[in-house]
Amino acid sequence: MKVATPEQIGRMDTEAITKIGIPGIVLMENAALKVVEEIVKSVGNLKEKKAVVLAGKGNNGGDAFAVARHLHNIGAKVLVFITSKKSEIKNDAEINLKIIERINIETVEIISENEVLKFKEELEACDVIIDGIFGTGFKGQISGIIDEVVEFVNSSSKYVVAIDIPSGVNGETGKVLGRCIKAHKTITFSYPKIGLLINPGCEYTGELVIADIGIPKIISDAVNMETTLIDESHVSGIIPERCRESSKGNYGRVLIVSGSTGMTGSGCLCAKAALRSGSGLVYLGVPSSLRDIYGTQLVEPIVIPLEDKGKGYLSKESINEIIKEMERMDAAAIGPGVSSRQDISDLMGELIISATIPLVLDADALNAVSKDVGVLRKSKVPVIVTPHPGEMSRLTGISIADIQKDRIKHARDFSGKYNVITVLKGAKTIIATPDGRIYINPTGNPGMSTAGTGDVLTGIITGFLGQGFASEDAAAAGVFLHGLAGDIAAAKKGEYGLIAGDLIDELPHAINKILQKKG
Ligand SMILES: NC(=O)C1=CN([C@@H]2O[C@H](COP(=O)(O)OP(=O)(O)OC[C@H]3O[C@@H](n4cnc5c(N)ncnc54)[C@H](O)[C@@H]3O)[C@@H](O)[C@H]2O)[C@H](O)CC1
Ligand SMILES: [K+]
Repeated sequence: MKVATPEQIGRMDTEAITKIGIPGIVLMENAALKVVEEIVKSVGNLKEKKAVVLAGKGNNGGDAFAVARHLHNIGAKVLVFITSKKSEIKNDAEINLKIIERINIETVEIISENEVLKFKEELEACDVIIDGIFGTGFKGQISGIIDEVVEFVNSSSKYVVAIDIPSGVNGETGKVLGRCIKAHKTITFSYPKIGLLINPGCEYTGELVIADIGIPKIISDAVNMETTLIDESHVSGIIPERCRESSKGNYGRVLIVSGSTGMTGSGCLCAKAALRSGSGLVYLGVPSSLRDIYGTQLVEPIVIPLEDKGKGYLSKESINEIIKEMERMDAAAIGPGVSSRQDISDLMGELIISATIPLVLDADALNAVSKDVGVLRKSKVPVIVTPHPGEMSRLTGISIADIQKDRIKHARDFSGKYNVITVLKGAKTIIATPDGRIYINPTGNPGMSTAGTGDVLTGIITGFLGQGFASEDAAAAGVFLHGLAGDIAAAKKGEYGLIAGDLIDELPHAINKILQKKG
């Protein structure tokens, strides 16, 4: 699903009105009708129920006036609180204000403490609160009397519905600089805004509904929306049905270069995940002196012993063996558990330069690369890097805190600078492509913050790469299904008990859920 910035939404709005001739008041009416439809779905029959509607001075407020009218028409008792002087309200919003005044819907301007107290009293007695204070026009932070109003809304136990954007969230960045409406449901128009899909903005939306309000396709198709929310239909377009006549060779051979003394589990998780993602053949290249350990833990993956001079970690001499193995592979993952010793770093650099098949670089391979990040630009093959914020910090020299403040920017900058696909892991994993496009992943849960889940993700992405998926498709499908498997596992076991192996066990069910969508 495409994701828009508030500026793009505003442009679509304006062009629908000026180029196509759809009056803004019609878009506003469509928006209001969709909001009322969603309120009824959540609150039930509104007859005799009390609705408190908050309206700002812009078109978000205009939507709110129209919502108030329709609630009134279906029998709700409606009271409208306006967070500005009526004289400041213009254009379509003013038209809708005048309409509700003519049909005797009570309106109160909240411009002093007296009205705030009245608002507080009315809150206590209402069944639902509708937030139409700010939408895509919001900047900065909420202050003054509106701040008090928002505090009362959030401390009430009432059901809160936000129109377009919870007031206080920056629709573009997702930043919440001050207080913000915490909604149970947000009905956003035309396209989700980036700020509703990433932290902290996504914490305030509650259930997010995307409502079509009639922007013509000819207008929205002309807008270059560079951000995609990965959803089931997106992934089902990536994962092909399997033809009946096939063999292991049809589904890719992948090599996973992994392991060092005491770090053999990550390679096992990675290899099993690659198999569960549908790989035909999975080869695990490991330090030769550790090969027996893997042999006891694995059945399906084929273990390839690599030169380690008996030391339990890959030696520089293993590079020729690895390059040779790559010749018969379709994709490779490098990194899980290889250790961050200096000679391993040198080895990683040489592998990246010499690789002849698409690569996934994870964990210690990333730590190795962070000593000379420029080596990424010397790769002759597509490279996907899968850093968590700590690894991203080491790769970029930017603090974790600053990375987390603008995940999309830092992922996009890194991809553009080093010509790689960046999978910046975390709540709402971000995927960036070298040409600046962004994918946001909505699946996953805090239960997945446990050892080995990163190795599982690397295996899934590598498995999809080996099956011939384009790099960004392998990353998008991999991240989505990894999180979906985690959600399925958490539903069964809870978030506390979830371990990395559960993701592997649930991955087939996640994939089946997607394939069922293909109908
Ligand atoms: N196609 C669509 O998406 C449609 C959207 N509609 C609705 O219109 C709003 C956007 O309306 P706009 O007037 O541009 O902005 P807002 O109503 O969000 O802003 C209100 C007003 O608030 C002022 N303001 C901004 N930041 C602050 C602040 N920190 N403190 C105080 N005041 C602030 C700003 O000056 C604005 O004037 C969209 O969200 C939809 O709800 C259309 O109705 C239908 C089509
Ligand atoms: K709002």
